[in-house]
Formats: sequence, structure tokens, C-alpha cells
Amino acid sequence: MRLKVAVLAGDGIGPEVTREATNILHAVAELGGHEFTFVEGLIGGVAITDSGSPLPTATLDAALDADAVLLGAVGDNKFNSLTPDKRPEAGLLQIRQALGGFANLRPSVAYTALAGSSPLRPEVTEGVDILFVRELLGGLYFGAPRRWNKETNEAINTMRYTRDEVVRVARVAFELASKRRKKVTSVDKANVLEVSQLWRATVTEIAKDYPEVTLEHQLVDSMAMHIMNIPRNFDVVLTENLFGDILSDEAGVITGSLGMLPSATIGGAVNLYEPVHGSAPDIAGTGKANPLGAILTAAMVLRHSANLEQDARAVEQAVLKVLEAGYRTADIARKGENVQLVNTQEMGKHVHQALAESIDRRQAMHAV
Ligand SMILES: NC(=O)C1=CN([C@@H]2O[C@H](COP(=O)(O)OP(=O)(O)OC[C@H]3O[C@@H](n4cnc5c(N)ncnc54)[C@H](O)[C@@H]3O)[C@@H](O)[C@H]2O)C=CC1
Ligand SMILES: CC(C)CC(=O)C(=O)O
Ligand SMILES: [Mg+2]
Repeated sequence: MRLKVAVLAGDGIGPEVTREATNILHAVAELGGHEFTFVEGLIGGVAITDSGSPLPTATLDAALDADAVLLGAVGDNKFNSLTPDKRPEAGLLQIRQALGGFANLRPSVAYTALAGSSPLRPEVTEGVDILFVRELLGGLYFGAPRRWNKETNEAINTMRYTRDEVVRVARVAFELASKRRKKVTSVDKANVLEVSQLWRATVTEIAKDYPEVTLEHQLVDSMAMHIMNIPRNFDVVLTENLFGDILSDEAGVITGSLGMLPSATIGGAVNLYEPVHGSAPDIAGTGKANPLGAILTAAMVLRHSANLEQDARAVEQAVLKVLEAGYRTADIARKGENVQLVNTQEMGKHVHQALAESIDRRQAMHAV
């Protein structure tokens, strides 16, 4: 299997967690006899510092030429005074648009070993396995007009969706739900927003093609509460760009940390893979960053871009094993628990070791 991965590590903890994720991909390639190649590119604050642009042409070309793009995170407080179109985050929005992936898959799984790491009671988080399908190319982040008029003290952003944009992401959600627990919860604000009424009507129409899947609608405000109270009720959660951004970070509480959450964006010319978290400037350079979200993102690369489902599962199992063995970065270590505190690199090494053992075992079984 050949795979060319563009690695855009970005800012803050981006390079720290991406290093561990690419190490895991290297290990899978070596252990499985695959040919993975890696091309690096600048994006975000580091790219602005280097060339003045948050998404240089060379980076975009490398991304478009790759089979998969693995991105760390962007964002640096030193650019906070810039307008949104010049900030590091603009580079991220631009690359998302250029790659064209519209369905951002964000799984949120409660690992038994981390039951003590969530502030939610174990009986609430037990068995939770939610897949957020977040629309990634529409809504407020991309709608025009957008501006801040400093003379009139008026600012505007536009939430806009077309029926076709809703249809294509809804289909992804229903297809995935039909292979899971057959339930889609569509989240909107249809009691207030016309855009949400279009969203709701369109999702209801698409649901007719999937009679085996149950569809329910929830308003985003009460959904924010339900996710904390009854997360087990949800299977696939389909929503628009901003609501999905917020709700999926909230779901980090279920797993114990935002640092545990991976994502994959599909549907475009090249799939884009990023952990859900940002550049975490508060812990950058301290070795405290949890690399497991990025490593689980690498598993999604194997699943969605390399068709290596068995290896994707092996990476996920290796993460589970390491958690069960009691290794914890600071964000998932709970006081009083008998666990071993490790830094970013050590966590990556433990996953690597667990992965090598399981792939060795698999190969030994095939050899018998
Ligand atoms: N995909 C991306 O590149 C994203 C970039 N950002 C950018 O990141 C910067 C910081 O934003 P915040 O709101 O602070 O969000 P953030 O996700 O960077 O951090 C939120 C909190 O979670 C913690 N955290 C995040 N990832 C962690 C990890 N892997 N291990 C341990 N703890 C972790 C941080 O230390 C912080 O306390 C901003 O510039 C923002 O625009 C934010 C979200 C996504
Ligand atoms: C930094 C933003 C552009 C987006 C964001 O927070 C996200 O996609 O999770
Ligand atoms: Mg976010």
C-alpha cells in the first residue's frame, strides 16, 4: 500500500502531537510493509511568520498533491490583533475550502479506562459512542457578507446554506448511521433561524431514503444540555458548521479531555485529518499535550485514506491498552487515581510499543 501524506503541523502543540501521530504512521508502514511518504508544509502562524501568508501556495500545492493531509493545529496569540482573514485560523479555513471535504467526522467515545477522568458520573458516560457529522464548508464561517465596519460600529457575519449543501452532508450522516446504531439526531435552531428551517426540511426529506434509520430533531441549546445528561441516547449527530464546532468540543468532557478527540473530513478532493483541539498556547512547549487525539486521527487516516481497517483498529486498540495500563498525560490524570503521569513523547512511545506488539502477534498468527 502506497500513501503520500502532507503533514501540516502548524502552531503551538500542533507540532508536538503531530510528531507522535506521524511516528505511529511510520510504524504501521514499517510493520506492515507499506510505503508511506511524508511531505511537510507550513500553515497558520508559522507560515505567516515565514512568508506573510497563513496558507502559502507551496503548502496548498503539497496538500492537493497528497493522498491525505494530516494537520496539527493553528493559532497563535501574537496574531490576535489581525482581522480574521489575516489570522492563522484563516489558513485553516482556506485549506478546508480548497480540499473540498464537507463532512467532518468527529467521534466521541467514552473509554472505560478513562471513566474517572470525566467530571460526568461513570453511569452517564458508560458505553457512549457518538459520531458527530459536522458540515464544514458552509454556515457562518464562510457566508458573505462578512465585515466589521469600525465607522458605524456594525459587524456582520452570514449564516447561509443551500439545499444541496445540506443534502450531501445529510447523506453521509445517514449512510454512516445505517452501519451503526441506526439513529440520526439532527441539530438546528429551527425555532428562530430560517437557515435551520431549510436544514430541518431537507434532512427530513433525505431521511425517507433511509427507512431503517430513525431521525430525531433537537434544538441546539437543549442539545448542549442533553449531551451532558444523556449522551448514551445519541448515535450520529448531524449538524451545521458552528453548532458542530461547539458541540463536539463539549463532547470532549465525555471522553475526559479535548485532547482525546480525532477527526476526519471526507467528501472532497483530498481527505483532511485533524485532532479536534486547537493549538493550546497555555501548554505549548511544556510536554503536557495529549497526543492521543492526534494518534486516533492517524487511525482515521488508515481507515479512510489507506483502506487499512485492520491497522486502524490496531492503533485504536493500542491506545486502549496504554490507557488500561494506567498511562496518563496531565489532562486525563485524575488526582487520587493510581496512574502513571507521562509527557507527550512518552505517551507516543507507549502507544508505539503496544502497536508493535499487536502487529507482531497478528503476523505470527498468519505465519502459523
Ligand atoms: N483546528 C485548529 O487548528 C483549531 C485552532 N484553534 C485555535 O487554537 C488557539 C487556542 O484556542 P483554545 O480556545 O484555547 O482551544 P484549544 O483547543 O487550543 O485549548 C482548549 C483547552 O484544552 C486544552 N487542550 C487542548 N488540546 C489539548 C491536548 N491535546 N492535550 C491537553 N490539553 C489540551 C488546552 O490546554 C486548553 O486549556 C486559538 O488560536 C484558536 O483559534 C482552536 C480550535 C481548533
Ligand atoms: C479554528 C477554527 C477555524 C475552527 C475550529 O475551532 C474547529 O474546526 O474546531
Ligand atoms: Mg473547534
